[in-house]
Amino acid sequence: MAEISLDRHEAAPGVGQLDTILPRIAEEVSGLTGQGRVADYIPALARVPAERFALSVNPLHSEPVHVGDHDTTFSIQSISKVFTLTLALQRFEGDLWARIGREPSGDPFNSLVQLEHEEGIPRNPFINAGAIVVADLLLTCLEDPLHELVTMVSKLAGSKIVVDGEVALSEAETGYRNRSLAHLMKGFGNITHDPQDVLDVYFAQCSLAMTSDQLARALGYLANDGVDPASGERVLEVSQARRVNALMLTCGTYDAAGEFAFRVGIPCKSGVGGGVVGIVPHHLTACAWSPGLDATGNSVKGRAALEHLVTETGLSVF
Ligand SMILES: NC(=O)CC[C@H](N)C(=O)O
Repeated sequence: MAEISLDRHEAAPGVGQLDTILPRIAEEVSGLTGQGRVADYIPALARVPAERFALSVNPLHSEPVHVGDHDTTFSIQSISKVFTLTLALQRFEGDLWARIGREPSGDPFNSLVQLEHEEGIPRNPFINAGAIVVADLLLTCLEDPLHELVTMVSKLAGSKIVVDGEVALSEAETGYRNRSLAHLMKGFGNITHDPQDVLDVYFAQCSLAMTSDQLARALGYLANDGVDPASGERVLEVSQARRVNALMLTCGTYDAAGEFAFRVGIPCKSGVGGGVVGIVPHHLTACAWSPGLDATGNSVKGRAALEHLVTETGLSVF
């Protein structure tokens, strides 16, 4: 295994107590059952029991720790936007940032309003419009983006990851707003392929099924200056990893990004399947999952769990 650049930071004191901290967090968030609403725009998401909860933590200096339903797969949904952005940063040779902004939107993840005023340039890669442009870029630089994505994510997760076919079909059947976004951007010239081909990639990426353990492990490179801690292989350049983290902090949880930064204070990315990943650079990655969502589409228990985690371990980027 290649050397990992950890020498700048010692393990934080709280990390040694994760075995006792995680069950305590599970107990604390259990009081929030019933507060969120499970996404119901497709049947496969609607039928997931609201009380499910998992928290997986992958410290860079010690063994992974988890609590709850850590080996249950769930739909990663918008968390996939981190992986497709990573793939585009690796493989797209043009100027990605000429086509996608880097500012928080302050609007819901599937909003169309800013696009009309801003000439089809999405605010950032973590709202739907931005991820749809990323999918378009991937079609430009890769023969089979979905295959490359699944291969990359499986390697990072350390096990075979698959697209949930039922979810992908339902995403396509119900994705009217996403189709509107793609066609509006096509009208502005910011989608270069057939919108249907672009949406096929987008709907499939949203439908990847993963466990919290797999997600926490797969995102280790973002805590480790771009190097996958498990394989020692470089996934992103140091500066690219830093930028993905910056975008997660400012844009990863849509119009709740300010509230997340205020309460949790680490780069996070959420999805409407109820997953939330968090990165503490040079220390750990975490993935919380619980399907009950707040009005902004973020997991209620997921946010609370990450808030407890940073409070109890004393880890933060601030
Ligand atoms: N926030 C999300 O997870 C959004 C993903 C969802 N499939 C959509 O496109 O609307």
